[in-house]
Amino acid sequence: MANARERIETLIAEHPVVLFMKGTPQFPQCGFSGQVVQILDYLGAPIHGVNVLEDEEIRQGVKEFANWPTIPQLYIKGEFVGGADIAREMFQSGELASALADAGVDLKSKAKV
Ligand SMILES: N[C@@H](CCC(=O)N[C@@H](CS)C(=O)NCC(=O)O)C(=O)O
Ligand code: FES
Repeated sequence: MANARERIETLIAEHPVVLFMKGTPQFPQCGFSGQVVQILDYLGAPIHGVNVLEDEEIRQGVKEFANWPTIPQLYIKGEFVGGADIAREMFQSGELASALADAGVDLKSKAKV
């Protein structure tokens, strides 16, 4: 998994918000992935989606990398946040908005009104 690890490290270093997901932000192909996209869209966060359905090496690699068995997987500024349940809980408590703001993620004005 050395190659997968390097690719994952590069992705999470280069993009402030990375969502390893099934499908794309425009066309999620699983409800769990779709939920996280909806939350991030609502908050106005830019999403770099990585479609694991098109990349088996990444699909398995991210599970090993974060020691987390499922997709979706959300990273903010290179830090693993969690999957759909955690994203939803953090959204509801306001922690996700804070985490994005603290990380300096450029949120669209929609999220601030
Ligand atoms: N409770 C999980 C739901 C995600 C989940 O169960 N994902 C499954 C079905 S999409 C998964 O990734 N299975 C392994 C795989 O498809 O590689 C979360 O909070 O993210
Ligand atoms: S693809 Fe079936 S639950 Fe995600």
